[in-house]
Amino acid sequence: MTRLSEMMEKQPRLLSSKLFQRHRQFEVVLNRSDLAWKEIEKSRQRSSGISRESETAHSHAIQVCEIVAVRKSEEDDRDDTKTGGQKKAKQHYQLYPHAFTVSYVRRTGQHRWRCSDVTFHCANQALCEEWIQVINEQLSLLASRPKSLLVYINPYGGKRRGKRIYEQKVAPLFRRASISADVIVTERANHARDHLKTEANLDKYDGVVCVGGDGMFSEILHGLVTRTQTDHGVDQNQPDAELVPCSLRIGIIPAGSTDCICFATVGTNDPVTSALHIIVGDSQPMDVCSVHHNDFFLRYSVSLLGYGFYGDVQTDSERKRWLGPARYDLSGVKTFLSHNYYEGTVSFLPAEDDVGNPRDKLQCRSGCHVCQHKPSSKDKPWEMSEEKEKSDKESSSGWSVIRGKFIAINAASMSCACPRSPKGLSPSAHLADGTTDLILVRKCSRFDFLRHLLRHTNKEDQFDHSFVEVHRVRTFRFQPRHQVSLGDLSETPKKTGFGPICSGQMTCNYSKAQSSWTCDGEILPHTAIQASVQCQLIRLFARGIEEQQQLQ
Ligand SMILES: CCCCCCCCCCCCC/C=C/[C@@H](O)[C@H](COP(=O)(O)O)NC(=O)CCCCC
Ligand SMILES: Nc1ncnc2c1ncn2[C@@H]1O[C@H](COP(=O)(O)OP(=O)(O)O)[C@@H](O)[C@H]1O
Ligand SMILES: [Ca+2]
Repeated sequence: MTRLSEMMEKQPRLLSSKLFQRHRQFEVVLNRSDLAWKEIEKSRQRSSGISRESETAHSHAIQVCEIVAVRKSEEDDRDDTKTGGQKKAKQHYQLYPHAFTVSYVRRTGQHRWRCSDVTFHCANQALCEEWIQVINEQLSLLASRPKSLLVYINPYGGKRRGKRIYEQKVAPLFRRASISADVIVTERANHARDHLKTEANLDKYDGVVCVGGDGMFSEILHGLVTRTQTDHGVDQNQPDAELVPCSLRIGIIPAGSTDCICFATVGTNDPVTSALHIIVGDSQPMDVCSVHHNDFFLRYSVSLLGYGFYGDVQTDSERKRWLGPARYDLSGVKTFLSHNYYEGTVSFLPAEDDVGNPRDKLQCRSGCHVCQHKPSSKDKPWEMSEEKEKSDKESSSGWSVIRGKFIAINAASMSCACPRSPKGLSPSAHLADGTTDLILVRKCSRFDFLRHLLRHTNKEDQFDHSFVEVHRVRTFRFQPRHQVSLGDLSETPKKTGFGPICSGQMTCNYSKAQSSWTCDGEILPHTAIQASVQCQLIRLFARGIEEQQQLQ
């Protein structure tokens, strides 16, 4: 085939026809980017006695990249069957019996997407078939769309509705879009992670989908990242190893308790919306924070790495799993009343000014310009050798060191927005800038901490307190003041100086020597950690939160 004919082959064919929706006639045009239809109204100009066609304001357009599928219309797609078969419509369908239906993405507000249908009729079967063929040709040129997916469902996540959500809301959409899916319903914790790590034949798929919460996403993340590093001979135990980005994208169908990763990348926790983002082949790069204890790899985090308050909430809530998502409310109140603080040293390497700062009010949105620039390994001055880092860190190397008593230490690699906290723990954090926002909440009164927590749920600035500081960093370390063995963790109470609120054996009025780190909802086995952000290590089937959209 010559180059010219090859190019001609790839050029999408364009179409323009007069087609009908019920008894209304439309000029329907398919160009390279849009499918548009505009009503043509027959208006009789009485003065001249001639009939002429004029265009009215009834016009619509959808982007080709947001078309889900096109099909020959079935009886069900016809308006006369839906409306009880009005006589006029029936007659009309006898005149124009051939029809095709286009399914497309419609925005319904609050970042939700729905799949809508529009059906066009014509008298000519060949024309109808040509429309279907040409639209399908255009869809087949959209190379980022997945054709084959590997789906893992956690049947016990959230309110235990994962399987039903997938079968009733997601699978029909995948079928409509001609996406094939191999589905695995997990039988134990870490089933999905282990399957991805060693068994799954990943060459067969264009992406991996998890149906569940942040914990389930974390399994997929660990399975895919570990598999990729193993395949490329990269040792994850080396804290400064340059990790290889994963080639497969990950889709999240929210069916968990918090679903923060879905909410912060899509703007809503809605299975249909997420399925449509997968179908249209969206791609959102994401930072991944790798966490080590000495030279031992612990876990990866994409959302919240939290010590103190959120670590304690997570530890306590695990014992109440049977309560479902409500476990977090109960454990949140209990942990708040305990009012523990923890001593330790935080050292961090601040990010450069060009990635903004956590208080700049520049929220990460779809097409975010801060996240467009992915630093290459040449311009990464923060990546020093381990030895040099250690020797330099308290001198003039740029490392900052803070010792103190903290109620919470939170590293948010993205905003961590979720329904409980609609703007998140760090509202201006970015999904793919290679940094994490390190939030230090120092020992303060219960009342002050409550004021800070309440600001996670409203529009006020949660960093505008004397006891809170926030830094945008690329890497940080934490060393607890008291190194205790895991068996001692609930011992050694220490006076905090605040009055008792509860009685009995609870830890109120005292602080334990150490808390635990929660890492995207999983508890880490060590408290002394170092964490480094790996810029854009993975990609999701998402596009970031869209700016307020025009509704259709
Ligand atoms: C007095 C009112 C206080 C209200 C504070 C509410 C603040 C909530 C912020 C939540 C940030 C969540 C960050 C994401 C964490 C998830 O990874 C984790 C696990 O999710 P999942 O696997 O889906 O269960 N969820 C949590 O840690 C929940 C924290 C809730 C704390 C109340
Ligand atoms: N079949 C299973 N049985 C028990 N636990 C599972 C199973 N599949 C996954 N898990 C684990 O369940 C935990 C919670 O899952 P997740 O989907 O995040 O729900 P939630 O948001 O309610 O915490 C995760 O740690 C995951 O590893
Ligand atoms: Ca980030």
